[in-house]
Amino acid sequence: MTDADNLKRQAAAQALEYVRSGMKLGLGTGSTAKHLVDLLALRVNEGLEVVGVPTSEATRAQAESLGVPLGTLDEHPVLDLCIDGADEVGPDLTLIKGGGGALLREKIVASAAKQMIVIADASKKVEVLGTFPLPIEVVDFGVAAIRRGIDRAARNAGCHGLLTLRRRPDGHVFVTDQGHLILDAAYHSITNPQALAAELSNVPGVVEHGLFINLASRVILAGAGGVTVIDRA
Ligand SMILES: O=C[C@H](O)[C@H](O)[C@H](O)COP(=O)(O)O
Repeated sequence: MTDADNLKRQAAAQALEYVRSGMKLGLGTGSTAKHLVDLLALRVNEGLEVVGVPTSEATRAQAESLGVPLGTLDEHPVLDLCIDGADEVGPDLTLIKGGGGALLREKIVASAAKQMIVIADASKKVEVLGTFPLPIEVVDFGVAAIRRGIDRAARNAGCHGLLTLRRRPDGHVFVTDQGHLILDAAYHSITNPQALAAELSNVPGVVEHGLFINLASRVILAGAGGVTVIDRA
């Protein structure tokens, strides 16, 4: 296991301390959440009783293969806890998510949870969001016009930067689990995430964006010096 992977696993292990039998759990997506599902499966095999609601088909497949009991958000519209990774953690536990393309389901699941815990290695903590390109999920219609709408919205919030249509490593256009496209916005510095979130949500054709505001209540960061738990004020 690489050092980074080891840190991700430490953060995931710490988050499991908050999981109790009987809980309905939102299960995040990505390389850090993958550790969580691995460790959760071990606990399930020891007798922990939970129902997981996955935030992506990838997480569903992993959890199913490991024997973690799963349900849908329609069956369990209120979750006790959601545990997920993040691409950046900014001030007030604002987040950028969606590096793996799962932001839409992740935001729906996190919003349905009474509490969201974010797990990450300490390198994800930033003073200002935006070094990581902001994923914006859009419909597959009129993308050129949607891009112009996003550019206008971003300018209104004091941001500007290149929008890149996300592609898979094989060159094909990346399509999300919900059948949409992703534009990655290189804004570099998002000084007012609230304003940008509000602006982007008003652009016709934008399905969701990767700014998670007032959703994470706790962040668990694992670094060389150990594990730090930060609660939202
Ligand atoms: O769409 C993907 C998710 O938002 C991930 O939770 C995020 O990209 C972090 O992934 P990782 O744990 O692999 O850095």
